[in-house]
Amino acid sequence: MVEIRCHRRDAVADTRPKEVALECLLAGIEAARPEARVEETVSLRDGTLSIRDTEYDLQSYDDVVLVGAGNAASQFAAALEDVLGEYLTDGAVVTDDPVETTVVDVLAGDHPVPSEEGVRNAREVLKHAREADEGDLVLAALTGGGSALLAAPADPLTISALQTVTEELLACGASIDEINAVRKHCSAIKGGRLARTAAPATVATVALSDVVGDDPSVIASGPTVPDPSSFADALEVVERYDLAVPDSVREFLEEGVEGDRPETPPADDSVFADGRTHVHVVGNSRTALEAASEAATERGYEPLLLSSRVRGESREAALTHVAIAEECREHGAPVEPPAVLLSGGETTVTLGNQYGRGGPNQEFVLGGALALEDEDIAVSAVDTDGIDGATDIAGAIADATTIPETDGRNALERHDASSVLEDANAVVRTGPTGTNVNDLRVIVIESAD
Ligand SMILES: O=C(O)[C@H](O)CO
Repeated sequence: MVEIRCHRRDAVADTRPKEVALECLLAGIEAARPEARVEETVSLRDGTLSIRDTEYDLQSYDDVVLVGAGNAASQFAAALEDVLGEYLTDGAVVTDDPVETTVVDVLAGDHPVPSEEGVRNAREVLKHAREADEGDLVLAALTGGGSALLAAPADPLTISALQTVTEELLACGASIDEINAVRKHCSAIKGGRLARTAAPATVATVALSDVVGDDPSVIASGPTVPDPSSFADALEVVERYDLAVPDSVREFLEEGVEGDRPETPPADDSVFADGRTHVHVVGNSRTALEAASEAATERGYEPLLLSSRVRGESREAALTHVAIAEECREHGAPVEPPAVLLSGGETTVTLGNQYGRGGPNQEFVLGGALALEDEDIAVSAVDTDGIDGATDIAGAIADATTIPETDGRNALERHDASSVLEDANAVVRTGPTGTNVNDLRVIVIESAD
């Protein structure tokens, strides 16, 4: 069993609250790894594959093919291979964190901005889907990051147009639902189109959710599930955030709104209407939160799981978390210290024209630490995939004394959290973790005595 480790752990966790925060973060990440989730939710007995409560008689299929994409897709594929054994015929997954597999091809791609390589990889995945026929079972292993990794621009869009759109979308502060409405409508594989390509094969999606609310049509832009969004929704996002997208993209979306481009398949499309597609979300934010809660309890802290759905601007979410922690210290409510507040979800950072190095979790910790006055509270947050924003940093842990006030305020202003956190030995570096269930925040509150 792999254990997630933090680089320079002793420097990062140099006080008891910071150490407890780190233990909770690592326990949360570990529990959300595909190996752990597959072990808990997928089994094979006498040729019958069970995914949660749904059974697939593998002896009744001609071929069993595994496709997929996402930051954790190869770990997912390796874990599923172990269960499926000789029943698995073939497959290909795209990821930016490759591990060894035996049957499934692991294709290395790029994230968060799609690349030429991603286009070749997406073609390979589409080829497997196209070759599947009525007697086959296609398993689709999807995790966060799948949208960027599965880069198949809809004809006649180019990869360079997709790259510009992605950069614009990631910097504008739009929610992941909004971002993916655009991505799905510029794609030949997302928004149910992979399932359409695989029809009439049976398609079973096994997903790890990194989106608030676990909507499968948003996870990795839902390549195998119905799409409730439309060209009109996608164009509305482009207009609302005033995105500088290439003319080709704007025209393409406008043509879609006019009905001149094929819409993504909705729930009543024949691909989904005949019961041949199933979705199983086998891990999500709560998986990590529950494991982190247990880690807190084991260390003598009372856990309070605030929400798995926190969203909004990172620095503002940080102020709310700090306010609740102060209430606990001052009045013993909503939970009596020693206590740990936990939350998941996905906060965002709205960038101006100029910005430095950082990410939503680093900005959360920086904003939170600067707001803290009480030295017995530690704030921490990580992106569970180990990559916060476009950095090689998972997140950070800090208390009221960690960050020099003036440098910290300047860094916050410039959206440049990484350097100031690095200088203060506050960054959590895990490397890619092999999972992705979005953000995990842990606030540790010591008791007054
Ligand atoms: O890839 C994506 O679209 C995001 O990570 C959400 O799943």
